Amino acid sequence: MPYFPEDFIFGVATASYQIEGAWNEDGKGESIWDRFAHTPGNIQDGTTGDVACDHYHRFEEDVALLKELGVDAYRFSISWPRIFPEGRGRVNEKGLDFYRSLIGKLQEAGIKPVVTLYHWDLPQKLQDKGGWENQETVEAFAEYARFLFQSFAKEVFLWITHNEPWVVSFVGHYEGRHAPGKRDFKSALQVSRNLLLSHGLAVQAFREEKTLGSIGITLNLTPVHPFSDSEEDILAAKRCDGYFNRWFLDPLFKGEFPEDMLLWYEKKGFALPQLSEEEKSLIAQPIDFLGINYYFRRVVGKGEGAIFEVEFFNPPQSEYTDMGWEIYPEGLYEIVKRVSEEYQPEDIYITENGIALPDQPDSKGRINDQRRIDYLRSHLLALHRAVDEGCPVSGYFVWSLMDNFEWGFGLSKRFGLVYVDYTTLQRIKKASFYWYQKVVKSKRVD
Ligand SMILES: CO[C@H](O)c1c[n+]2c([nH]1)[C@H](O)[C@@H](O)[C@H](O)[C@H]2CO
Repeated sequence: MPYFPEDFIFGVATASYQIEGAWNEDGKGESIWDRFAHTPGNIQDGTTGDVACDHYHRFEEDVALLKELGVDAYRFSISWPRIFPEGRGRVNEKGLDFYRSLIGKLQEAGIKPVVTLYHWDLPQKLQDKGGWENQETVEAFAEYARFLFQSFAKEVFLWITHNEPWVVSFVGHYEGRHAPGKRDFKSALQVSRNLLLSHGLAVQAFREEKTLGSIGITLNLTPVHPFSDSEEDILAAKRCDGYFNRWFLDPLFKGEFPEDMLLWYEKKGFALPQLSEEEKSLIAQPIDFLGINYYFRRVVGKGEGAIFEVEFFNPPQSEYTDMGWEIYPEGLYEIVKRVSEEYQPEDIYITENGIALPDQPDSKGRINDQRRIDYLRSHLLALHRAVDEGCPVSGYFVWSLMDNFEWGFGLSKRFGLVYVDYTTLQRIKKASFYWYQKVVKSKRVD
């Protein structure tokens, strides 16, 4: 039976807009996700995060669930507009009090707080001035980060500057499926550059404030496999690896955007202004860990059209989740090995891994989500292999503690170890909750 190290951190993860609700309560400012979800047609099931899991009012009950689960750490995000309703300037004390109370309850329960500074809910007031395309947002983020480092200087175990800058840049500004819903590749490139600069300024502030804990960033990383061993499919896979993975890994760990991608974008008419030497060292300054969110791999071949000239394939022999994502546990081993060898991060945390299933209570009100147990087990065994081979992985967080608002899919996709009945807001522990409880307690995957 594979045992994880005694000091290995097992946790669960959530995000503010997806669980808190209270979208306009106690002085909170509007976020771009409030605006996006309130705009008809953007959310598949027509729901919003206005109430979500009502965690803002039920956080004590939810911390009790975390304590029962026995996790070592809990990853959550802070809602920027709950702290700075206009993005900068005036502080909303009631918003700050909420997080003070949450962190206090976690400490009482012996659970390490892991804070994501930005999990996509930008203050709408900043978006009204250009959002992440605008240098002002970069500066406002650094002020927001520094304020939080000062406010929680000793209580936080891990600080994550950004959750998935790739999604913020390309899903929010090119694909348009996420807030702010732009479809402009040039904007997406500019946003990716500004997110990296804002990350660098936040790390600088963290060091200057001498904040306790560790600081890093979370990237969504996916192994990319060519559909065939033809030269054009291999090149397509390399382009996709650049687009999905190396576009952020290279600047963060090598101080440069990947040359092949810069050339490809320039050929397609999207020249990105060069980073200055000062900007390169700001972005690539040392961080204490890399967070990796892993869910699936991608299989690609040469395709027509679109900027990348690729076609995606779903191997017919594989199993797929409720999101239509392939279940491919080996991909977690592959990406951890590759990142460890090619980028040598100080430390790695798997900050998200999980599966959406059409969970429903049975006649006795129980939820036997055996497929989620199988998914988590297979991915933990793959991760254990990488740890066993010496990769510097110190923790793993299941996405998610509870079912929540799944962005463009609304409330229709369930990732939780705990089921949420959205009519009563009752929490129901699934079979996977009890399975993971044993893993956390024993540090063993069986
Ligand atoms: C494409 O998978 C991404 O890595 C990814 C998956 N997920 C995420 N990123 C986000 O960080 C979460 O907010 C989502 O709720 C979660 C489940 O969809």
